[in-house]
Amino acid sequence: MKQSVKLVAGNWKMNGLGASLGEAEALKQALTEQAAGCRVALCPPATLIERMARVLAGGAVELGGQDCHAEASGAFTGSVSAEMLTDAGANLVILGHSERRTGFGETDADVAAKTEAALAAGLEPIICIGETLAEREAGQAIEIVSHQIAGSLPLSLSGKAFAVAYEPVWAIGTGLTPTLEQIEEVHAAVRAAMVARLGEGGRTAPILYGGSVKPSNAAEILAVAEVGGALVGGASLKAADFLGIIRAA
Ligand SMILES: O=C(COP(=O)(O)O)[C@@H](O)CO
Repeated sequence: MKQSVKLVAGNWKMNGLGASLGEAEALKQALTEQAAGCRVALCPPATLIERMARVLAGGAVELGGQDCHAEASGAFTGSVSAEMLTDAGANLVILGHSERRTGFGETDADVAAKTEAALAAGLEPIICIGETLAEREAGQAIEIVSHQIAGSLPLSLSGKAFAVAYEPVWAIGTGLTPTLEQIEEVHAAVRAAMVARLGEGGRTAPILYGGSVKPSNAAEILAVAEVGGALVGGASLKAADFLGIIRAA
């Protein structure tokens, strides 16, 4: 199966004040001295995107948002539109992260609508899916992620640049990871669901793995069939740790 170049994206979540720009600068410098061999992106809080774009200008590190509103503008206090992310300097956006699905009640339909908005603004969406521990223990992991793919991926994604991130909710920030066999099984099912949903358009977009990825486990995870990159949380906050994962890719 044709695979696109791997994408390693760091999700800073609600971490990283201005002082963290130094980490972005260190990452840019390291990837200037030695090319990554994969795509590398940082997704800081929205308030940092514009400043980080200045720091990263001319380098290989791409920039993403962590969410966007489905509407282009309007009375949506506290929200940021996809076009605002583009305007600030982002070319990617994470959508449907489990912390937004559980913490903000986002549904698959919401994620699909946000994806449409992201595409309209010229952003490359990274659409997150993943089962809870209870769902895995009930033997429902494949069913859950397949259902999330069917509901969260609008048909307009076909032919567009995008990625899916499989992030088991129970592996996020816990230090726990699925076995390599479990990752392979779910990624194969996610690919099948993407093709069922988008036809040929679902065949080549990378499927990232996310959840407790660190330098010590990145190489084996990234070598699993159909793992097209990684979405990294805690280990992306320090350039040295993130570089360890990038080198594994
Ligand atoms: O949530 C994620 C994983 O976080 P970790 O701290 O790497 O477990 C993923 O979205 C990257 O933020």
